[in-house]
Amino acid sequence: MCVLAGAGTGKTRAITHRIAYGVWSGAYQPHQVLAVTFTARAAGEMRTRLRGLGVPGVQARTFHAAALRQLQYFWPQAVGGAPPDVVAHKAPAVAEAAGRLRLRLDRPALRDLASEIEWAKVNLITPQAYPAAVQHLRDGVAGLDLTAVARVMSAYEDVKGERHVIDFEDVLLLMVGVLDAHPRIAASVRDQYRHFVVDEYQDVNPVQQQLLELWAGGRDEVCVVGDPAQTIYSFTGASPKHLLEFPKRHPDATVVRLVRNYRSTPQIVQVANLVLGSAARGGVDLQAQREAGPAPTLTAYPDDVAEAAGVAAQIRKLVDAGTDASEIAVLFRTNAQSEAVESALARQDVPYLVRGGERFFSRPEVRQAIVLLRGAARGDSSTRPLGEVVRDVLGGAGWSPQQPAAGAASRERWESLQALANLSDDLAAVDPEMRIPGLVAELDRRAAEQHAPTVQGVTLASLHAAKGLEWEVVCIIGCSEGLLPVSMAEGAERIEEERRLLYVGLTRARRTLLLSWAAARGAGGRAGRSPSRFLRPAGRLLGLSDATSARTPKPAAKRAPRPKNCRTCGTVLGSAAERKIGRCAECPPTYDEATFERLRDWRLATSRDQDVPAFVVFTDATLTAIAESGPTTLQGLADIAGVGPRKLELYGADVLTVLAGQKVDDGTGKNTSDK
Ligand SMILES: Nc1ncnc2c1ncn2[C@@H]1O[C@H](COP(=O)(O)OP(=O)(O)OP(=O)(O)O)[C@@H](O)[C@H]1O
Repeated sequence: MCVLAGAGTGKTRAITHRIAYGVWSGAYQPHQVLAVTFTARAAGEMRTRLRGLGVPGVQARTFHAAALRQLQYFWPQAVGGAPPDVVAHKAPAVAEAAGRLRLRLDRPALRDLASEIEWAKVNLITPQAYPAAVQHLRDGVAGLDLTAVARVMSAYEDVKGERHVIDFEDVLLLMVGVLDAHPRIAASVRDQYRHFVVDEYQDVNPVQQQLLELWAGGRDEVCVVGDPAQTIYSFTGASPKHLLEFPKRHPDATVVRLVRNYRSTPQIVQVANLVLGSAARGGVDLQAQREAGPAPTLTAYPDDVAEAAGVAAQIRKLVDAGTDASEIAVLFRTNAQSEAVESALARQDVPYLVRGGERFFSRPEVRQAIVLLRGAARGDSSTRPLGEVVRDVLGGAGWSPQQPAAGAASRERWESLQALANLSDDLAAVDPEMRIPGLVAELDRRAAEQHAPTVQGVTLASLHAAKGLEWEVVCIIGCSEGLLPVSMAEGAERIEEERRLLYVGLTRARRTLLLSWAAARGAGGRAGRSPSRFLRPAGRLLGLSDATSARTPKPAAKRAPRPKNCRTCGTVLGSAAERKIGRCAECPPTYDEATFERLRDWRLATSRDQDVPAFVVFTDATLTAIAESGPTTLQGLADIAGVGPRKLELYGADVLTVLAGQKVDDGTGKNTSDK
């Protein structure tokens, strides 16, 4: 059976109910069913659901886990001796292999080589066949030509052999080999498992497909479920062709289409269908089942920072109006886009977590770059533009004017460094006097504001990392040419994969879908971008007036910081933190130390009480502003930046009590004076 299930149609529910029905009706013995998924999370979810349906005993595993169990069990019989250990990471063996070939490679290059080795192995390409097999796809990897890559691959296999270890792909390859070469073992496996179910089958790669065929051994008790429109991992070797060609390979197979979308409002489903052009691309035309909701919006902003600020402000409003922050996601194409959003959310005091990646300032390359910039700050006497000096320094961390052409890890690293370079341009545009020490101070401030990890908050995720998840509110930023599709995507196939990525993003939203794009990267920059071509089919619904223009972005002036002066010395304030407090960093604080300390103690107690990081209660900048302006009424408190309606309601009375020098009600109902 082949189930073509669209986004949000309840695939897991359909699969688990099918298995449960098979067991109840007596068609299956639970222990003879093998349900295969692609992630351990999905396998766990399936086991839980099956238990919930009263069907324990069904094996729900990833391809890898299922193959590993079998390999360990049959190894003594097939090979003899103890099975080798599986290494969790390839990089150390790749580094050793590169070392033997006298190649000096940095960490991202090693990671890119490890990914390439993975790709070649799941595609059943040997080191010997590699250069010829990929020459039409790329020129090289991690700065090495294809022959050198093949030599590293070969040396890597030698290193593993000498250490008597295997990697993840070997587990599948070896099991394929064992089943192929040992008919008795194959018969024993086939006797154990009679029914196979594969979830997310559009992501199957050639070696997994081979394994599945060997497990099934020509029997037709195979049920595959997937959505070709959600193939977003072709670069790892996944291919929807196995799903799309399943009916051809199995002419007797029943093909079922799940088209009822239970997740999203009709408005969201309509946009998703139009963007995908579903039928033409092998996907299904989704039919919305939920009640109507708000129309999806597409907002144009003058530049990236304004976009991040606008989205964060919208989120602040939603949270203040009662939406749980964990029900909101901001999705983007590349991880480098997260810094602006992280910064904007921190400024709005909205907690967030970065899914499937590290917070911007925790990334190794960003940390290394800041160390280099800090070093450069000491001898910064240059009169050259800040952006130039910064780019020179970033060169030491691996930045180059040209983005690396191949290798996801090298590209991600480059993009993070480029984001730092862009940030220095933006800051220099706001404050032409800014030099490296000022930049480092600003980066430190942002890092401090953004550092506290949180478990409950708005999810920031790349479109890849959002797969399989859903939220009440989804914001997709960067819906412009150059970002979606990303500029590196060349050729019709890559462009179609970018379209599917956007489709995956759109279909994550249950009720509210907020799309946005920015006309320029930096403030005051040339407004050269146009809205994503993928949105054109839904242009009428999204208010795109014609093929290329959305609502004209407001001039960048709106975003430019309002010039505010230090209340003590009168100089123009540069950073957001300074503007929030109304005082420049050089002037001493005007608050009473004891009051500030009391506020900090109260914030600590409150954050512990509520089990949230202190900055979620109030950031340092807001707390300083409160201490300095010393409001005596709720209205006065509300006038301070960073004190929104929700915070006013939650903490307003407490803060005024602390400011009045009294102890906050400790539950006894009495306020006791501190004085
Ligand atoms: N039969 C149903 N009736 C009502 N709601 C359902 C039904 N099936 C699924 N849902 C709900 O619809 C949403 C989507 O389901 P699920 O996440 O299983 O879809 P999916 O097919 O795996 O989606 P995707 O491939 O887009 O990740 C979930 O919130 C789920 O609870």
